Amino acid sequence: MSLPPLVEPAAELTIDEVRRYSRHLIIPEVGMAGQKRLKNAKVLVIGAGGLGSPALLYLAAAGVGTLGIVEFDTVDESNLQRQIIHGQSDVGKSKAQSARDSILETNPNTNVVLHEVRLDNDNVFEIFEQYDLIVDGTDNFATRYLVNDAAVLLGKPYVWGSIFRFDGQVSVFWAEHGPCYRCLYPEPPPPGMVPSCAEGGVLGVLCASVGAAQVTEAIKLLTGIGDPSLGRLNIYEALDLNWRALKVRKDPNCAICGENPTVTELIDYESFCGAITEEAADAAVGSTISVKQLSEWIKLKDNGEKDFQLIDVREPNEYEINRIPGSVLIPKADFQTGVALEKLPQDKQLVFHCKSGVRSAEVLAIVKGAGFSDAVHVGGGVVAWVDQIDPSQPAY
Ligand SMILES: Nc1ncnc2c1ncn2[C@@H]1O[C@H](COP(=O)(O)OP(=O)(O)OP(=O)(O)O)[C@@H](O)[C@H]1O
Repeated sequence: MSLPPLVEPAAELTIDEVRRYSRHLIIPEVGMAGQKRLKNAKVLVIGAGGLGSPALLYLAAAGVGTLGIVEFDTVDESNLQRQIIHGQSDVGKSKAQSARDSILETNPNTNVVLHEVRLDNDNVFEIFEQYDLIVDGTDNFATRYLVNDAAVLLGKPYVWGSIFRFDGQVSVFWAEHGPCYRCLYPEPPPPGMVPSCAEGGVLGVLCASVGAAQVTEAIKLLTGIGDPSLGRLNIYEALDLNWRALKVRKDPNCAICGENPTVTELIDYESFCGAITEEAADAAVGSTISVKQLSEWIKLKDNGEKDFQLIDVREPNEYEINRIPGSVLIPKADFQTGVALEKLPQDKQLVFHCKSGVRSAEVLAIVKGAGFSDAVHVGGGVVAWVDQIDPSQPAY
């Protein structure tokens, strides 16, 4: 379904702009009118990370007049493998500011507006209202549902994208004309079921494919060219170099855009998406030690004054990157299938850890249920260990 352009054309292009955008201007479907619409457009990109990097650069290069960036984080060395808007000298700096510098280098005509905050219930409406279109480049379910609900409640369209390892997804959600994110995914996956890119990894270049597809959808919506991916979930598989599209229907029972909505205002997205399962949270109460305590325990063990078995429940490829001395690797899945339970020593206290403490809390719930009542897990996991105890090891 084609839709009218989202924005009216700007009054004129300068001579410099005509030169700069000449390869757009000679495409009949874009022409002067399309380029002037891009100049008049106000687009908000949420997150200057993997997807936000190519999205912001291409939106700026395409001549989108006003680009907003919502981002609260700073550039980490591990971002540089895919977040091409930032460079080595930006490590430690504000991602929003670093992104602005690259955008202005790409296209100094861009009016860049920084929102150096975490997008949340208190600021989302005020920020969204300033823009014609939103591009979601975030990496967590709580923000995705927040973006969707705020967009539905304000009647705004947005372009959504997601990436994991070798696969990506892109769609356009606009409840007035098609389904919303909740029609496709009514509920977030159970906590711990879908690993984040930080846990599962992502092929850096995948961000370019998916981020560029998001920009393509944005340009189509802004200028009215082509059919935007409303009601279409585009799935990209990098290993087959293949895009395929699935139809997404508007759900009449959708909680927010259905016939009888039950969600009529913003909700608590963190608890809706539950960072940790209830059982895991319960298991961790009174059974969590800090990395400092673990470090003391390891010294006592070395002196023969304490005995315990440290078990790393991450994946083998994570164990190759860094590890806590004395740990043995038994991935979480082996506890879920039950095969790990037979391997556990019965005569020692068990101490579990993972990357940040979520998976180990889930394992704790399983082993406590199996009778290992004095088992504990390490809060903050190997991330906290590298940060506080052994900075010589690489973080990831
Ligand atoms: N609610 C939010 N408000 C503003 N920015 C957000 C919000 N949620 C996520 N982001 C930003 O979106 C970006 C997502 O990028 P990406 O998926 O590459 O993850 P990352 O956090 O940079 O990397 P990693 O999780 O692998 O360490 C991040 O820069 C993150 O700070």
